[in-house]
Amino acid sequence: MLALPSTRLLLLFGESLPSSRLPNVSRKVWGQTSVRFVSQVNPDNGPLTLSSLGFKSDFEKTNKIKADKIERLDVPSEAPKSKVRGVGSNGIKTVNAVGVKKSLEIESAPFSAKSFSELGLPPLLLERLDTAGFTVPTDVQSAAVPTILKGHDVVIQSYTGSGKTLAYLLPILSEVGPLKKKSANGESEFEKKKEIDAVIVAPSRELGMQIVREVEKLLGPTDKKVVQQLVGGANRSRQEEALRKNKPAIVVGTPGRIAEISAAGKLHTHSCRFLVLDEVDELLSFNFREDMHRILEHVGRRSGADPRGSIAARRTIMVSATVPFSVIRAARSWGSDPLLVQAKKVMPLEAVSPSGPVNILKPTSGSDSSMRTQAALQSLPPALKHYHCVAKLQHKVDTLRRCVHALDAKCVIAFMNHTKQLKDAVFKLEARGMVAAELHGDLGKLARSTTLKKFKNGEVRVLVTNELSARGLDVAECDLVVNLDLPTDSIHYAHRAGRTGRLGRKGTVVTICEEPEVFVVKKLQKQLGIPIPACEFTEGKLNVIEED
Ligand SMILES: Nc1ncnc2c1ncn2[C@@H]1O[C@H](COP(=O)(O)OP(=O)(O)OP(=O)(O)O)[C@@H](O)[C@H]1O
Repeated sequence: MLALPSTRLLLLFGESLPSSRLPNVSRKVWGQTSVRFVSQVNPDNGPLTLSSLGFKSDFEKTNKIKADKIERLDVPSEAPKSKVRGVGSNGIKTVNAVGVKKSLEIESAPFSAKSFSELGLPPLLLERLDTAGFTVPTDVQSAAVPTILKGHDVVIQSYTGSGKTLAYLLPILSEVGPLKKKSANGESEFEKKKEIDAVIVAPSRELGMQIVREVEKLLGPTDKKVVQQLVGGANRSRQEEALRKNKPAIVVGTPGRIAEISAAGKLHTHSCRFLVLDEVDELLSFNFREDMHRILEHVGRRSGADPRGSIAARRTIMVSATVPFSVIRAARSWGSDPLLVQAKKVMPLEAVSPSGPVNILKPTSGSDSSMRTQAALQSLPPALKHYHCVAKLQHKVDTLRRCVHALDAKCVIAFMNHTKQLKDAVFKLEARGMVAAELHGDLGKLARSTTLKKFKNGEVRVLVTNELSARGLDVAECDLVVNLDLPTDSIHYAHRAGRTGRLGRKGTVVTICEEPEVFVVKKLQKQLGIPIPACEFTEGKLNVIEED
């Protein structure tokens, strides 16, 4: 019986989750498309407001401040609201882009028609949400919170930037720590104990730290020690000392560090009630195999107890914008009556089959890669605009610079695949007067967090990075994502693209590629089911090239 989870794990890893690659780039030249017409695009795609969602309920007023904040982020005040040919007041010509929606449609905004108070959260947590500025739940939060509170194991799938973190944090904080529900006798009986109540696992330090900050925001300054970070790269003995001294109820960390401290006997998780795997498809990839094995075996397990019973006692919450069928299969075997939670849909995982009626997971041809593609389609914020631009290798960085100027982008993430080229790109951008910084795994923890802080503050305009930043990184102001190198597949495209356009904000994704790589973009376009028209950056404008 003890070997059961391992067997399950191996089954899952056998499916080689995220590594399907697009075909290698051939030397075939994409010469069929003629440049017939060049149109110019305003990077405005309309504001997100609660009234734009058609909400007229009581809580609309209380949410106005928040909505206004989002609206201000969305639309430069001088930007014209309608798209007509001609020059806007900001000097940008404004015509409809090829295949781009005219305005933000209702379904592209993630806010739910419910208020947080309808979700069954305890009063203190509701107060803290309000103080932290969270007034309306998103769709996925409205679906996930009551479902988890009812005790179900869940897989949460919803597009990037739709608020999945709070979707699992709120039910945890309802039952764990100082904000939790009062017991039957009216007492809030939070007391420090030796065991951990919730373990949250994330694939990168940055994402782990981000989750910690989100928890701390709700806990407030006096209770922030209820959560402890256990990320790699930081001083391990200090983390162990903090665990001993503070006796946190929640730990958030990377698989390696959690497994290491657990193996050293310094992390007591046997009676843990929640295990969250954030970016689950990444966590269950080969890279994390051994550490995840340990975590899945030890978290929520009580020594001497029937292993099946202890697995049922732990609620397992798996989260990602991209959920391939292999994750569904794993979740079924680990959970008890697990459910799939999406923004507007909750269904038993048992009902999900590769050829069943669930659109995101239903393969068109039965192959695993087509399943991944369907998942990628639902992982993209609907309001994002996508373009590609052809440039010679040696001109890519200059094209990036012109792209940033043409879109007047303030906060840009540029993705590359190799560290050396990434450093060169930063050097070239800086030499041309654009404030840029590098972020990749070769940097130490301090350098990484300093760079990220500067980027979030607006001190750095272009962050040149690699896959490290593709998952989960939340920088609300990011208005442009550029692929200076192609992503390996549509799943990776979706996670990179999802760094912009968060929570219904506007965002643009530009893939700069060489001519022989255009067919890969065409393939991505087809797999993701989105238009990625060609564009150029001339005279300080983004010009869309219409295809015949
Ligand atoms: N109800 C809400 N009201 C306002 N802001 C919210 C709400 N829920 C979440 N947010 C904010 O929205 C941003 C995106 O949320 P989050 O990072 O949880 O998205 P995600 O779906 O996990 O994205 P990804 O798939 O990229 O990890 C965060 O800055 C978060 O604080």
